Amino acid sequence: MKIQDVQVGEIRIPLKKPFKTALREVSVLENVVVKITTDTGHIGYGEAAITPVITGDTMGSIKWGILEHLSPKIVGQNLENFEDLMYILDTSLIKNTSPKAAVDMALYDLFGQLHNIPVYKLLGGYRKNITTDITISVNEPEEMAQDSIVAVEKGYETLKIKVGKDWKKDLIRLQSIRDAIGYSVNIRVDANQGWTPKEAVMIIRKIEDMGLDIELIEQPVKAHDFEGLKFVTDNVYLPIIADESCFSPLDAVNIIHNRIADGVNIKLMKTGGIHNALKIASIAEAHGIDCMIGCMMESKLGLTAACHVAGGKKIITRFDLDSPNLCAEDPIKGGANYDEFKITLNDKPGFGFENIDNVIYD
Ligand SMILES: C[C@H](N)C(=O)N[C@H](CCC(=O)O)C(=O)O
Ligand SMILES: [Mg+2]
Repeated sequence: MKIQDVQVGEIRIPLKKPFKTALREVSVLENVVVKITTDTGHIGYGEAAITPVITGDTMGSIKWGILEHLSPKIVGQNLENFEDLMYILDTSLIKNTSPKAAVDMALYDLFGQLHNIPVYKLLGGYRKNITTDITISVNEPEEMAQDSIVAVEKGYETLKIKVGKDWKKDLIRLQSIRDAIGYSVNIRVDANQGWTPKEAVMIIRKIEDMGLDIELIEQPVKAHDFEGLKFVTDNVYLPIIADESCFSPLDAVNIIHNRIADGVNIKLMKTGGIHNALKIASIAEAHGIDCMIGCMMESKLGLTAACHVAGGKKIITRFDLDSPNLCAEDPIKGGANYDEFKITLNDKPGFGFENIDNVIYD
């Protein structure tokens, strides 16, 4: 099975409501889709999310990276030499994790088809049912409390609450949500780099003292501030999870080994795809700590790949794989089945996509 052609296109999906974090606000998902065709007529699909405030990757840089730097190196290569392909991908372009992730996904999709096996089984086949949380955007406390009630009514057992805009209001936000939904639902908090290290320690200690029963705090401080992140981790009881601070397997070694955070959130858009995501899972496993897997604002295309990683690995125990549920439409036929918080992987070869509508290829 030889790679014959690499195409890129754009996917555009309106969101149910604007997605708001301490870093950005977006109301339409606009991402890049990659379609790789082989000489045997097989097709592999991947997606790159446009999240410049986190990855630095833009629509233009993603397309250029794929078409000008990755495609020329992989066209003509044989899927049988999968390990070689992964090395080519890793070494053809530094950084640019989103375009690499899209190509890596499409290659895994094809590798599964080559061996007639779903990708999650290739990766270990630990589970085919996954329960995701849902994200509550940062808004006024009353609106967040209302959004939380709606999510709980839909059956979500874990909410991921976005904060990091104004620390005094963040405490009111969390208290309002707890008052609205009670204590039977799990709450995790994501500050998306919104606090200084000292602020973070003060706020998290208040959260602890208020008895808000929070599971963990994701990325309290700036992505580059490893010392600040460690300061927070060392000075609070709640688990601190590195998200924007952890892109590569080497980041994971540094963060986990030096206890800069208590855990890491793996995202394919940060690792450059499945190949490096698996290394991070193994690093965590070697240190005896569980991992979280998350996503950017991706359609069900990219999320199917993340779900297969989640399905393959026992060490991944926390799932923030909710972006398809934040979209107003699902143009992806086949792939993982999303029924709100319940995600089920299908057992078709690769990722099991049938048809990707709404993509205009360049
Ligand atoms: C969508 C997911 N639940 C999420 O919250 N991801 C964010 C970043 C996504 C973005 O800005 O596109 C995160 O975990 O920080
Ligand atoms: Mg996060």
